[in-house]
Amino acid sequence: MAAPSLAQGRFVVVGGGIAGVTCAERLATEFPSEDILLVTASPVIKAVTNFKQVSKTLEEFDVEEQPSTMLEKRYPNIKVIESGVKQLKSQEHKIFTEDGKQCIYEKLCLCAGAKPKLIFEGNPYVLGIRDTDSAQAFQNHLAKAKRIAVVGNGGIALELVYEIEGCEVIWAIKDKAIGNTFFDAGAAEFLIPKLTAEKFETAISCKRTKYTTEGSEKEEGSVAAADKLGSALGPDWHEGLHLKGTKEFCHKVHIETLCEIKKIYLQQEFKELQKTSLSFPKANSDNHNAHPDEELWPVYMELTNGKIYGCDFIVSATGVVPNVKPFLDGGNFALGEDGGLKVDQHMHSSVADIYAAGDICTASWEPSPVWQQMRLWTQARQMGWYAAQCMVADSLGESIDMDFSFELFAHVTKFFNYKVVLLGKYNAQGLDLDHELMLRCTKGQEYVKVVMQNGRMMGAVLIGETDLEETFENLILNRMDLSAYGEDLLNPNVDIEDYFD
Ligand SMILES: Cc1cc2nc3c(=O)[nH]c(=O)nc-3n(C[C@H](O)[C@H](O)[C@H](O)COP(=O)(O)OP(=O)(O)OC[C@H]3O[C@@H](n4cnc5c(N)ncnc54)[C@H](O)[C@@H]3O)c2cc1C
Ligand SMILES: NC(=O)C1=CN([C@@H]2O[C@H](COP(=O)(O)OP(=O)(O)OC[C@H]3O[C@@H](n4cnc5c(N)ncnc54)[C@H](O)[C@@H]3O)[C@@H](O)[C@H]2O)C=CC1
Repeated sequence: MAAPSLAQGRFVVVGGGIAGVTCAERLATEFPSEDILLVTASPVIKAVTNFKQVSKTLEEFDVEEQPSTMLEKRYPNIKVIESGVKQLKSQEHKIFTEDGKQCIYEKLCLCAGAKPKLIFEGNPYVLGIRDTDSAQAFQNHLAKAKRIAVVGNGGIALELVYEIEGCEVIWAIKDKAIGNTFFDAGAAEFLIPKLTAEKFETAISCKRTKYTTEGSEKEEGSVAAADKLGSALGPDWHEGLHLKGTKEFCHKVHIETLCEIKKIYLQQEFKELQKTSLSFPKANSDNHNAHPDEELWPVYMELTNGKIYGCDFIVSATGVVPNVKPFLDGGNFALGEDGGLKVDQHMHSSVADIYAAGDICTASWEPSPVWQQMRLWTQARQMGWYAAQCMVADSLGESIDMDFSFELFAHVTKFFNYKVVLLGKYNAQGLDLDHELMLRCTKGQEYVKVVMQNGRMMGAVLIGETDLEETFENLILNRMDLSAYGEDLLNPNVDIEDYFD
């Protein structure tokens, strides 16, 4: 048998997603005469392009999927090894890849991301969305579907229920209101009209989806995609997809609140058990008029509220679990409650010379009072960048301060076609009960909420074109006592920027 090939690098990075690529690029710039090894399981890498610092902490950028050769061309000292890591032996400072290679490192940064945390994992009718392949598989199955179920109440579920057309969607959420990872009930109330039947006619004219070439289907009958290790999708991932079912309507979403899936039945089992499922409830119905469903479906979900619905397949949009498995054996890592590799304020894990960044890690430093970790691409980029800076500083024996981006949580995104900006403790997460909320809302136009504590602004949710993000960012960062301004802070007739000039 041929001896496994051996590679060696002062710096080795694992993962070709935003965190890993940003980290490798930064290292390559800092040490132009060193070879930086990037080991990744996916054949393509994710590159950040058109980066724009919108304000002190808010940033916007595009994410491009590129062949790894493009990265090597841009940075001639980056060498990409295209293979998954299957084992780490930290004592020997070595990683082992699926295709039999070994890499020796001086300093290693693990950026292997996360994968969907699926409910009923292994059920062929339960599907997750993470990377290009799983999104393509979803599109293909949706094209043949009349009704699907979406479970979960975070980012993916919010985007899907708004984008899907021509298919009934039963949306099952554990909470009272939609979008609980991003909003409170007030904001949910503001957004809900976008999903109602009345929106139907106008919604058709503002379609945002584009057509892409069809991918090949891997399995007939069942829908679950293979357990691959691609990188997470980039901004506007759904715009390249054709998210349309078999019918000719726009939105048809029924929301079941305060429930989870108790059991899933395949068609045969459902028939044998002689269970009854419900038809799709009519818009604005109070659910009491839901009728038994005459139609046979490939799969049925029984909810904890006792209702059973049939559908073509179920999307589990129920969060992620960090991809730590291949690294644990020889690693002895301290793990966070969410299963990520714990990292300190220098992105260093609990194992010597190993750093971690992005979705794989759990931030375990004492955070600024207005920052929290969320598994987002902005944080993946910031962590990848800062981890590289820390690796450089450590190897030169220098000290380094925490990057400014961790001073304030700042996220800009789009839900239901509204611009959404989240700042600081936007949902009062972790704050004592002495906090107060101030609201301003114009139906269909904007929703502004600020979280105040002891006269200081701790967080904000800005939906719509409010133009308030920079001012509020400054107010939160300055920790200024704003008690004297009272409700003027949100008074649309007061130009609050002038106040603080
Ligand atoms: C559908 C969807 C929509 C999203 N929308 C948004 C959004 O609107 N805004 C936002 O901020 N965030 C969004 N996110 C989250 C964001 O995409 C992620 O937080 C971010 O991309 C994580 O980057 P990462 O580099 O840490 O991990 P990943 O992108 O998951 O990259 C991990 C890399 O590691 C590789 N890898 C995995 N295991 C191994 C191994 N054993 N050996 C070698 N390589 C390995 C993979 O191939 C991949 O290249 C979304 C995520 C999804 C799934
Ligand atoms: N625009 C944005 O910023 C977007 C961000 N993302 C990010 O991508 C990642 C993956 O997205 P999501 O899967 O939506 O994760 P998420 O973490 O945003 O939301 C997970 C949701 O699933 C629910 N849940 C968990 N277990 C459940 C169970 N057993 N039954 C029912 N519900 C359950 C949670 O209550 C939560 O509502 C996240 O890190 C998310 O932040 C995704 C899409 C858009």
